[in-house]
Amino acid sequence: MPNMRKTKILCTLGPATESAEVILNLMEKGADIFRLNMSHASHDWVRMVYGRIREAAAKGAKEISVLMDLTGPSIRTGDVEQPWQLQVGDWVEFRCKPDVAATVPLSVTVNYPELGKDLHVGDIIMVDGGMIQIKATEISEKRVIGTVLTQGEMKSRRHINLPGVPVRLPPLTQKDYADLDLGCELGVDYFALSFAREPAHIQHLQLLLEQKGSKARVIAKIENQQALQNIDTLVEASGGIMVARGDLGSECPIEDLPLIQRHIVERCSYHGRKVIVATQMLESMIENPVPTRAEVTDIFNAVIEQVDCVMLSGETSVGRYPEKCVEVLDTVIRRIEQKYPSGRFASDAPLKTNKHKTVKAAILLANSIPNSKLLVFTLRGVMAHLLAHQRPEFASIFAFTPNLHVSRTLVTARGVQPFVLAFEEGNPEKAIRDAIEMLRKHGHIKAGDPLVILSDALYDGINVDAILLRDA
Ligand SMILES: Nc1ncnc2c1ncn2[C@@H]1O[C@H](COP(=O)(O)OP(=O)(O)OP(=O)(O)O)[C@@H](O)[C@H]1O
Ligand SMILES: CC(=O)C(=O)O
Repeated sequence: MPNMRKTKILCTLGPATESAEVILNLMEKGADIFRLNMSHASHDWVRMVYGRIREAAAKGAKEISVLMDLTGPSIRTGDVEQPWQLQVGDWVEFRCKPDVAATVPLSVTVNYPELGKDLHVGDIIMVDGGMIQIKATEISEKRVIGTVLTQGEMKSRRHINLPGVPVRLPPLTQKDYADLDLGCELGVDYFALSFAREPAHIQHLQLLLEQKGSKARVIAKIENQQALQNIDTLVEASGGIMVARGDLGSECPIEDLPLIQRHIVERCSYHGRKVIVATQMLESMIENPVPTRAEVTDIFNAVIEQVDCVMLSGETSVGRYPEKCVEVLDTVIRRIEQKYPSGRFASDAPLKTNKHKTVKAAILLANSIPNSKLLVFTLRGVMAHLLAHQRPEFASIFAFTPNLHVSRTLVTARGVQPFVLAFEEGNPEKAIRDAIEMLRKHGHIKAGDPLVILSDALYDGINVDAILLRDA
């Protein structure tokens, strides 16, 4: 019987993994969700790769979810003619508008006109993920001049972080709106919003999606201190959270990063939202075929925290060993889950509604019956997501829905294996028999296995939440 992995694997696709063959291999080795990073992907590329993902999913008979990661309002430098070799003490000028004249030799534009208004003398400007640090020394509305604190090479269009500085950037840029239209047209399952800072940003995007007829949910990427200050409202407003450790590591003291990750995971557990841990999970494998000991231990930490998904970025988009990375993640996660199947992060979550309480009762039943499986019949996915959020101790969750989109969104939920199954309301016995048959066929259950069956969708005309206990 296949041993189900509960923690899902999210892979960023890129030049190293764009071929149909590699996409299929990644999927077969364990990728559950593919991420398309709009900071780098052209629309033609996205169309091509999206088609290949859906073909691979059909070929591999596996449900796959697709997440479009919107660039969001990041601050970047403009072009420099040649890369600068910055030395400690050098002066660098950032011009807030293209028509502002340069006043020092190392002068570059930025794409954020408000930079001079938001910064104060003494603030630190982090360039290129914090590789170069510059202290602001002279500020006007037109330009910011700073002194270099750490030497390094600065190329064109580098990313800028302003740790602890509240910025007045809009939630989405013109580019994001165009990317969003493409994602809606293709039918991606999730949109990730970079630099989400306020719940209103999420609500704005979710509303826009609804207006465009998309059912996709929004994942808020937590990347700076503003987002952390609003974490509870952001979690509540979104369909899930990504702990974007790349930018967070520049925007916050690095020693705080594990504490921030733990805090975000706990808030997601509390509010019953999905959580993805991203960035540098297997960074050394961009170049090497084996992970470092520290990377394996980082994966251990995320699995013990019972996150829904762990994410690979450069490891699979540009790395030399993308398939090996997925294999390593799959093996390490399975080993940890086998040894530590249960956790405690969801135990404090409030049971807000009767539905939450019914789900909890089903989980208590499953936890108390060795070798049991949880089956859920769900039209919109709500019951199945609630089951996943409450983190059953041992039982895998098999979710049955007639809706393909719902099935794809359930791929991201911890411990859930979704199936598309057309079931008639009002005929629960047939639906259950069909589901058991499907699970037998896939080798997930054998005759006599105890099944805890949960449903709010099977009883025609009457709104009943039901828990059934029976043997396969
Ligand atoms: N679709 C793509 N086409 C071309 N290059 C890509 C693509 N996706 C990623 N890359 C390359 O892979 C690198 C890693 O990108 P990835 O999305 O995996 O990580 P990231 O840390 O989220 O990226 P970034 O912070 O640069 O947005 C990028 O810097 C880019 O050079
Ligand atoms: C994933 C991402 O955007 C980050 O880690 O910053």
